[in-house]
Amino acid sequence: MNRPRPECILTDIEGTTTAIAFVKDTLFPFAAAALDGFLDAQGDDPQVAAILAEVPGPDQRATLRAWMAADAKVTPLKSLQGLIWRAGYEDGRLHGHLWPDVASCLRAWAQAGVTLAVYSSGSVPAQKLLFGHSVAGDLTPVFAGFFDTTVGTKRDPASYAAIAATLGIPPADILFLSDVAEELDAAAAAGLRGCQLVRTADGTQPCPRHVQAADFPAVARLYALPAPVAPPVATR
Ligand SMILES: CSCCC(=O)C(=O)COP(=O)(O)O
Ligand SMILES: [Mg+2]
Repeated sequence: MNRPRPECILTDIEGTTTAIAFVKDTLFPFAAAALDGFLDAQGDDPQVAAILAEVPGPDQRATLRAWMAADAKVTPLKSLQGLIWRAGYEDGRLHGHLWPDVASCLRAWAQAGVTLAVYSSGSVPAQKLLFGHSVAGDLTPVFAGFFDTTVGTKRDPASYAAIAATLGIPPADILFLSDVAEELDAAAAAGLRGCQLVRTADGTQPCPRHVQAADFPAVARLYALPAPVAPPVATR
């Protein structure tokens, strides 16, 4: 079934554009290993000190480590991780993973005039680093907006209403892409359309409440979006 083309596509990162394994097995351990050295060197920097002021408890490093262990989607941790990853991206130790189908579709959709935006629990600077230093080059120019948990959590409908208002686009004209059913539920409650990315390599559990797509070309087929022409297959 071909659905109307959305005016805007709002995409999640982990599990949608990017392998969960890259976030959990590369990004998170990188930040955990660098935490003490980073805080020793930069704990007095005003930006870092402002983040630490939001970390509760007598032992802030222990709180940060507990949050890391629990994969807590809390703004101070996400802000700090973004600052720690910056050095890794800038010196070439990190390259933002994107599934092979993602970059060409994003470029084709932006070229066709679809407004693209990101909504992730990762901080906005971390989002820009991942897409700016991605395995497919710098993709930041295709995006008109980046949103993180400073607008609210991803399971709260109010977050999606706030994003739609900021973009100036009616919620019904925005298609939200995510692997997580609860995030799609929240987006739907705010009036957005939604599609679950069910990436087999990530072991995503399909949710019958939502439209599903295996990859971005499948999203394109479902929503009358352009898809890049497949590279020619060699024959002889
Ligand atoms: C922006 S890259 C790091 C991703 C991250 O820290 C994270 O928590 C992923 O959350 P998402 O909302 O993209 O599933
Ligand atoms: Mg996700």
